[in-house]
Amino acid sequence: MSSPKPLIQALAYVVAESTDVSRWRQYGEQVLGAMTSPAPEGGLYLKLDERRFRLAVVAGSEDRYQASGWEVANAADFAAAVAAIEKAGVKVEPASAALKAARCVTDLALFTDPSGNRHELGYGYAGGESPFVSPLGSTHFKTGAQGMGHTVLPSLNFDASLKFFTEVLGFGISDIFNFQPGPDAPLIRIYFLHAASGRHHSLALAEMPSPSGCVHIMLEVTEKDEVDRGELRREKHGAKLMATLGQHENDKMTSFYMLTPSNFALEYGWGGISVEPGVWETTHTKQVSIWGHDFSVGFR
Ligand SMILES: Cc1ccc(O)c(O)c1CC[C@@H]1C(=O)CC[C@]2(C)C(=O)CC[C@@H]12
Ligand SMILES: [Fe+2]
Repeated sequence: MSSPKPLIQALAYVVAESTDVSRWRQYGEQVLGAMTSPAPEGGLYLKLDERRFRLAVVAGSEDRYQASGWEVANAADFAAAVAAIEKAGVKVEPASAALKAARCVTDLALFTDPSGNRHELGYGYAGGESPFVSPLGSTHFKTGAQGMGHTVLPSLNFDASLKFFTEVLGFGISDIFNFQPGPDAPLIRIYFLHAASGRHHSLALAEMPSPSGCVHIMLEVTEKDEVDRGELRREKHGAKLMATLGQHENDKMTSFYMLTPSNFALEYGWGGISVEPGVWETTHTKQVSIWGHDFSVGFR
């Protein structure tokens, strides 16, 4: 049985670890069209909207994905979520004052999901608001209540991860995709999950390994032309293409995929649909895309 309502509002932010933060500054500004600013301890914030940041880069010894930052609506939901996670037998660690300040939240708790992915759960954004003006001029990101975008996490302990996110945290299942990579290859389950704010998926669980810690994240822009322009900027900048332009079957998103400086992929998209939690009936898509999205360019 699923919880009646998702406890989580949205994916507020993600955290990437980088051995060379200046690469993220260049990539963030010149390819993504994000604003950047220094973050505590030599890190970097990538700003996509009025918030201080939606992507936090931390300086470290590896180029990888570090954590997914989830947002609940208020103190009561925060307490309920922490209690539910602990009741499920997953350890919850309170964040230090320094980490809360770095993430610009009132309260923050840390946990690891059944497949080993790190998560941060917070409420009460406290980082102030200032206008977003893209260094490229034209780019605007679709964020707001629906959060930063989506993240797809390697979930090899698939059944336990699915149970955790749906039954403990109340994510709804928007779409189920049993991906067949080749004629004789075993099926890879990819489940697309929505939070309370109704982005088609804020989280997808993929039954595949991912050495960088994340299969991909997705950022959504408000104009279709911006996807094409993003692809031109990617090429000019020399960021590696992971999948060509295409349109997904399940959420109707038009996008392309490229590699980030932290070795995970980023889907740059437009036009994804929303779902109504509690009303939407789970779909079962049979294909990755309606057109395009040649993943063989990156995953060969
Ligand atoms: C199938 C799909 C629907 C909506 C999305 O936002 C989306 O990212 C996907 C693709 C998921 C998936 C992936 O990210 C890693 C590489 C995968 C497994 C492929 O090779 C095809 C589908 C891809
Ligand atoms: Fe995606």
